[in-house]
Amino acid sequence: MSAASTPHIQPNGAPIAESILLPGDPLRAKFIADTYLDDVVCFNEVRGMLGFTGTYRGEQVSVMGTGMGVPSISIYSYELIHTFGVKNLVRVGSCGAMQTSVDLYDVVIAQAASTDSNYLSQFGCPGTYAPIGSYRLLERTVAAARGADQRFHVGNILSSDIFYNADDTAVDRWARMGILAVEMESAGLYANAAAAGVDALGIFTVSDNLIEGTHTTPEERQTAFTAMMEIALTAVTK
Ligand SMILES: O=P(O)(O)O[C@H]1O[C@H](CO)[C@@H](O)[C@H]1O
Ligand SMILES: O=c1cc[nH]c(=O)[nH]1
Repeated sequence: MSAASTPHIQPNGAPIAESILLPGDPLRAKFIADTYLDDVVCFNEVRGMLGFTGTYRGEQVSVMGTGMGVPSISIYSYELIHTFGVKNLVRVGSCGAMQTSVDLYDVVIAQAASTDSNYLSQFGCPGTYAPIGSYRLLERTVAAARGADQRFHVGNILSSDIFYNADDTAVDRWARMGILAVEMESAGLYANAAAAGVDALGIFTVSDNLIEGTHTTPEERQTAFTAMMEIALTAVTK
């Protein structure tokens, strides 16, 4: 039990586990807690960014929304790591596929996260830093996906600051480099984790295919991505 708090996370003594799942949508965090965790306590309501701690198969796990975009997840992940001692951060999000071989509802595991965000410039590397996921979490996640018989892809994704892009050639140019899918947060999460020496990974369910113009509904985005959630929970527990 910790008395710690930050401007954006005020647990009032409720615990936060060393392993946390991070969906963008706080209602998806509530869904995960309600569906999968036992003995749940809510540890954050600031700005409606709900966070919960409970147990999964007897092990303590937390889940919290991050909001959308690199700036938002970067605030929450920084505070979780530096104030609350979180060590394993697994983003569970939706993504837009950029390859025809990546179907709706497939799982994408982000080995790396290319980005058009300027967030990484603060770290001052004299070149282009490549944000990568934790290999330990990647191995565990691949094993969990195989165990669940889930169709999945592992590779480079794009964390973009731009949902509605004025440049209609951007998708094709990233796709030509083999980018599997686009989302909006993982590069910031990976950079924060690397700078702090902790483990992070992004796991996604495909909600749209940007090449084929197909998509799922908002209701499905909130609740129907259960395979990804179960894979992530398996990966962060024994
Ligand atoms: O479903 P979430 O986790 O929010 O992730 C994706 O969905 C949002 C855009 O609709 C962005 O946050 C993007 O990364
Ligand atoms: O960031 C995202 C997430 C899902 N689909 C997209 O096109 N972009």
